[in-house]
Amino acid sequence: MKHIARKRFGQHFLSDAAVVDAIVGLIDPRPGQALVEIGPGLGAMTDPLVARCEHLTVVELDRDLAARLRRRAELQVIESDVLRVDFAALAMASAGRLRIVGNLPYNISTPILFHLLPAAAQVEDQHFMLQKEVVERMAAAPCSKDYGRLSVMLQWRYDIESVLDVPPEAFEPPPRVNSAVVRMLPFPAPPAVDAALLGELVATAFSQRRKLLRHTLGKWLDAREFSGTFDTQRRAEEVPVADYLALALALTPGER
Ligand SMILES: C[S@@+](CC[C@H](N)C(=O)[O-])C[C@H]1O[C@@H](n2cnc3c(N)ncnc32)[C@H](O)[C@@H]1O
Repeated sequence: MKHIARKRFGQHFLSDAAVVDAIVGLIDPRPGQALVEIGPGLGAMTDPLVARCEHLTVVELDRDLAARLRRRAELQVIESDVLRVDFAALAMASAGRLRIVGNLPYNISTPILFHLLPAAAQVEDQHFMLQKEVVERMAAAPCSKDYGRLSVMLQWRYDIESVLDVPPEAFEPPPRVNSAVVRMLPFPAPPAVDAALLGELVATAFSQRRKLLRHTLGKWLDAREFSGTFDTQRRAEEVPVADYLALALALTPGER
């Protein structure tokens, strides 16, 4: 039966075989690897992935699509909202670190990226199709207009690279935006920063990105009498990721 794309689930199905081939080539799945696909949909990527890696776990929220996928023995289907899936537990149950892939629903792509953050140590790599503008923000360097909270929080844990641009015509129905595939490689030993503290610091700093940090971050800097090497005469967008991490570490009890 023909499936009508559901807007509320961000359904844009890949319909360009050359793009699918290119993405699967970039992922380069191998037999025995613990591969997880988020949002397999009608299986555009699922089929070539499973042909190469023999077994695949898929996470799909749409009940009808999940039912179709369950007919296939090589797939372990988790019918769920991906934001409720415990990826650390999934990794524990798998042979090795997870390789996570997906043409993500764009309406919840940032929540998905943040949901995966705590499991980064159990992940080998992530390849996601996202709105191109989101990929640009993820990979942005300081002093650029795209540099912000998303850049800092993700560049803390991952090496991030945009690996393929994809036009709207590659999907059915076509999205209104350009897309890109991003590769995310978790760092083996990122600084052991308190994620909640870093998140709060960075969100506060960027809430008024043109203001000097001595104004926006005053609450922390005064309260902890912070007198380290952190230059507060800068704006949020001028501060490299490493400096935010050093500040968060300095403000973590027991780390000073
Ligand atoms: C952009 S489509 C991609 C479909 C397919 N992978 C493709 O490339 O043709 C996004 C997929 O994610 C599924 N999805 C949407 N929200 C989800 C959620 N919260 N958890 C899991 N899957 C979700 C949709 O039903 C859809 O199958």
